[in-house]
Amino acid sequence: MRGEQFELEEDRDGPLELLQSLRSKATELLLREEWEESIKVYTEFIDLSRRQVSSTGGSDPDPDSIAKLRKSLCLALCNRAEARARLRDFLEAMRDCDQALEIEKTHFKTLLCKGKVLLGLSKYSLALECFKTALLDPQASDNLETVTVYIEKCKKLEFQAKTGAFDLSDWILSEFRGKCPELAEFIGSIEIKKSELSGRGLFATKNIVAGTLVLVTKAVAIERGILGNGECGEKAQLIMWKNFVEEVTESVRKCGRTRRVVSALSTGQGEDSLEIPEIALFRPDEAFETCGDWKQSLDTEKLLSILDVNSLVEDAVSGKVMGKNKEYYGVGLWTLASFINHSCIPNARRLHVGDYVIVHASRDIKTGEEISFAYFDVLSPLEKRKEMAESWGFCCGCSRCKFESVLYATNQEVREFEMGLERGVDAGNAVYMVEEGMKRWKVKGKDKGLLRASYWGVYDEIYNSERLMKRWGRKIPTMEVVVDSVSDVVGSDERLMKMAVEGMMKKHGGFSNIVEMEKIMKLGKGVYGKVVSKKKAMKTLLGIE
Ligand SMILES: C[S@@+](CC[C@H](N)C(=O)[O-])C[C@H]1O[C@@H](n2cnc3c(N)ncnc32)[C@H](O)[C@@H]1O
Repeated sequence: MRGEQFELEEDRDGPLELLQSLRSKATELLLREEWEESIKVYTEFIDLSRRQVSSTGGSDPDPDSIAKLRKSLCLALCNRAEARARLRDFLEAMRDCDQALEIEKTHFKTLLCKGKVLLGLSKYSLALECFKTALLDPQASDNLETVTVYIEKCKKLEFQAKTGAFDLSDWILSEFRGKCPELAEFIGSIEIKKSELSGRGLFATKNIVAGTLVLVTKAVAIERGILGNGECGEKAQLIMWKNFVEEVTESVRKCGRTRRVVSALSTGQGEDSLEIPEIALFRPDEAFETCGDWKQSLDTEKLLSILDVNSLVEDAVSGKVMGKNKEYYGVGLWTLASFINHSCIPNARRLHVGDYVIVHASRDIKTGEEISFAYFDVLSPLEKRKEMAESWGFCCGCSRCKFESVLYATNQEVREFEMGLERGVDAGNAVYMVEEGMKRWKVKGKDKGLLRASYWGVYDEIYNSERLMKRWGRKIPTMEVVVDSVSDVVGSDERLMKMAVEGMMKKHGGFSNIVEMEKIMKLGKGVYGKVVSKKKAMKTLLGIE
């Protein structure tokens, strides 16, 4: 940086001295990483330089001093871009880079900065072009390694964004050591449409096999911290929420595209009359140009309602956090994932990796089917689920809730059975009663899985107790039958997977039974998705290696 300093020492008139001092001050602030302050001083420098260029160019054009002024203007714009990029003000950073490149088409430092900004905006192909152009500059020879690393990174992310082929196996096998892998944003075979559940939802435009990625999105903002217990924990949570709101507010203020996509989210009111945005709005490559300058503001009250309805907690029942200290609590906003409705028969799950959320199919999904994940624990009885949905501010309209509501309303025996459960009936007896009851209540086929999921607690207890199994084992279906039927309706779930693993261990004393092993791997794929392509990595996650 020092080597590139302003070289107008011979000219001793006022503005040039001022320029010199502003530039030194701005450089110092930049080196001290005081981004906001350095932006302010660079702005003064840039404004004064421009005035100086036009006045010098007017009366007494001295090509040499104009060239020097333009050169330092280009560098100042580039440095301001760098500071703005550090503050994630990518839009303004891009403007600075473009203006600097108007002065010097192949300015190496600016091309490097612009490439990084484009990467920050998830525009991988454009970033790649930028780094390739930077290679043509003579300065590239001194920085060949840096540029090459960026080029490789762009190629990898561009490929991921196009194909959805992500692989976290090596990171898992290294026990999540080092920085978490850089991921590209990806949108699979999905569209946003009107949902029968409420408002808009995400829908499959093709058949999606269990484990396949549906989307990968970077958080608009995310806040993490260790909560602690009791009052202290509550206080910490409030502070985190305040910080999170501030972060989202900043992102929304700085970027028109973010403002546009966040504004499209539900406030929880009048969902059925909300616009149905094109999926293209969420593709970084397409959306930036059309709404980068979106001027419409987003008032605080609306933003708070949006955050209330759409923020996700990392450690949720249908989510899994990878490579992060388990003590950490994290809350974030991922815009496209916010269009996913809840269902008590969900077909998707999410995985949190760094600031990204990866949503994948937890069972096979058919073309046209709505993609849903569980906002709360769906391995619970209807009444409990109703309470949880209520605390989320809605009444669940999924087909399982409808089916169970009718059964509950029309069947005295079911109500009595639930009362028995509340009084703490023996788990073996309870499972036997449900299984026998289903014959009388004419609950058949897939619907059996729904009730088994509702009363999962007692099934879990019996299959985990040798004493209960000795007494009831022959009168009830095998654990494998129950796991199959439950995962068939609610998709893969960690508890189902764990039960299958333990069951196999007990039955065979190991994991050598190929058919059962295949089933377990399939459940694993539903829980973790296809991002774990190496068998060894999947086995590590399943705890069988
Ligand atoms: C994160 S948003 C989901 C997308 C939303 N439907 C939209 O149009 O933007 C969450 C809101 O969707 C609605 N919702 C989600 N799942 C639902 C369900 N199973 N039944 C009824 N409403 C649901 C609720 O109003 C909830 O507050």
